[in-house]
Amino acid sequence: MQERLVEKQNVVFIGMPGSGKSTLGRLTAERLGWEFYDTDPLIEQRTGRKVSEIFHTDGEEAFRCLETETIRECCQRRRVVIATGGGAVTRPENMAMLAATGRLIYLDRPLDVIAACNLHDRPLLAGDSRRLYVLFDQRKPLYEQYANCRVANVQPLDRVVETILTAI
Ligand SMILES: Nc1ncnc2c1ncn2[C@@H]1O[C@H](COP(=O)(O)OP(=O)(O)OP(=O)(O)O)[C@@H](O)[C@H]1O
Ligand SMILES: O=C(O)C1=C[C@@H](O)[C@@H](O)[C@H](O)C1
Ligand SMILES: [Mg+2]
Repeated sequence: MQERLVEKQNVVFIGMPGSGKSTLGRLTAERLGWEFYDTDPLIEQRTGRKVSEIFHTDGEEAFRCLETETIRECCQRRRVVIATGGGAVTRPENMAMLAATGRLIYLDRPLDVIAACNLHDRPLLAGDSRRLYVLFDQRKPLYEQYANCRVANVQPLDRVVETILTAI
């Protein structure tokens, strides 16, 4: 773990909405004693608006631009854990910045489990779990392409954190 983190410095979580990036990102940061940056809440703090409102009022492209700027700021840091939004992988420039300074962990959680959660505050899903499966088909190759390692989020959180700490 030490050698790989010395090379890359940050830990970055990618994965589908609801895959556990925020929850496991925070827990991993606590275990490492590092700061935690979560791009969706950071965008909300910066704009004073909800992500869903930005999508509905300004459109997805405007949100993606805010997301890229937020990722750029996070990537100025070192020895931090970063949770990205589920769609961050759709912009290659995001992934180039994150990969330059971070070890990328793809959190893979079964879609049926994610679909059983509340999806209403996720604008691209709009409460329709079928869209989750369509998005996953589009994004799975991207998550796999960019990840340094894949962690299956299929156990209790404390167990998954241990797996993550071993993987980094
Ligand atoms: N292994 C797990 N066991 C139990 N609950 C889990 C597990 N992983 C995630 N969860 C729960 O699933 C929900 C979604 O997780 P979380 O918000 O961390 O996902 P996310 O990837 O950050 O989603 P988004 O991309 O929408 O921000 C949370 O309520 C979280 O506590
Ligand atoms: O999957 C997506 O494209 C998104 C996921 C969320 O984390 C937010 O970043 C936003 O709702 C877009
Ligand atoms: Mg999150």
